[in-house]
Amino acid sequence: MTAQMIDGVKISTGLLGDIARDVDAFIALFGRPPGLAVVLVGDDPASSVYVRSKAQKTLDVGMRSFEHRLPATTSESALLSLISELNRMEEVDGILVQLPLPAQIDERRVLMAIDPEKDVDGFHPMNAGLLATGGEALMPCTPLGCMILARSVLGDLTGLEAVVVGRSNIVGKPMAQLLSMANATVTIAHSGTQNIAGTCRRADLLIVAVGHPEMVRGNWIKPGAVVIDVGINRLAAPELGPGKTRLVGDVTFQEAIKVVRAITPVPGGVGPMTITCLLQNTMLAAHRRSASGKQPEICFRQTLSHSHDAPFSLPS
Ligand SMILES: Nc1nc(=O)c2c([nH]1)NC[C@@H]1CN(c3ccc(C(=O)N[C@@H](CCC(=O)O)C(=O)O)cc3)C=[N+]21
Repeated sequence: MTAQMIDGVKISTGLLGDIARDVDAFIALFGRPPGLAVVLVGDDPASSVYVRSKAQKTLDVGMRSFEHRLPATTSESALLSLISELNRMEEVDGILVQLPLPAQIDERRVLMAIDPEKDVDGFHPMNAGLLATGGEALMPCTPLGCMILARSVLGDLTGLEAVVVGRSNIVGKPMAQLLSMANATVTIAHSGTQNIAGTCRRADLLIVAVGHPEMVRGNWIKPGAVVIDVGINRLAAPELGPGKTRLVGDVTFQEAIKVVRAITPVPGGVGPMTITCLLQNTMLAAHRRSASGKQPEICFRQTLSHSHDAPFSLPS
């Protein structure tokens, strides 16, 4: 069997085109573009790359980008002041505070300070609670992106055995919630799981978000399964030259590719979809804040829709 690569760059490019059209319509209606503020504390080079890439795509779809880079020594109260200023700004629809934050800053307190209506990461406990109880939440971007990728291959997920490896607040936990809303049968595996290989092998849909390079081996995967690899791990790659690095996922790709029906590559899988869903969330937040009533034809309905809804279709 030839395995299919799930092309996150291609799928997100299609969605970005849809978002750009929604942005034009929003500007025509409200006379201003949607705005996304990104706050980066400290100068971790990897974080800096993501922030730049987010800002570029924000501008590409025609939104306004507000970028705040603060020194690693920034106090919690200074960050909280910036957040309340962004909360008050009419032209800011979405606020993302890049995680992790330096040790002197209480992450939970910062996330709670973001206006839930502008919480485009979906990390505020209000949005987490709305998601858990079936309300109109802003939903975390990475799990949303994974849903779109999984459905691009599988369509309706009803009745499938889905295994999520990892139980973080930002990926594993909301991922399991989205999958169960889509009628999959969901297992969450984690560091306390007794037989993790055997648990993974039950999965028709395996989603791995643990942050351990190449942890999931080929023989952990049921033949014909669909695998979504959320991990982005940078490893030293002396074979490529001195000081060189390469990105690997949480799945041993070369082994998995021989077993799976389809798999996301790293890079070029989940990462680009995360940024696309962030912009989609910003679009959604902008419409809600403008109380336009008319929300854009959003991918989330396709992402979450149950079996009785229209089948999922991909952007061309
Ligand atoms: N509040 C918050 N929200 C986040 O969404 C958030 C965060 N903090 N902190 C850091 C992580 C990381 N993250 C990535 C998003 C896209 C790629 C991405 O597009 N990666 C490319 C490769 C990039 C490369 O080559 O290094 C890819 O996978 O193809 C990577 C990482 C969002 N994060």
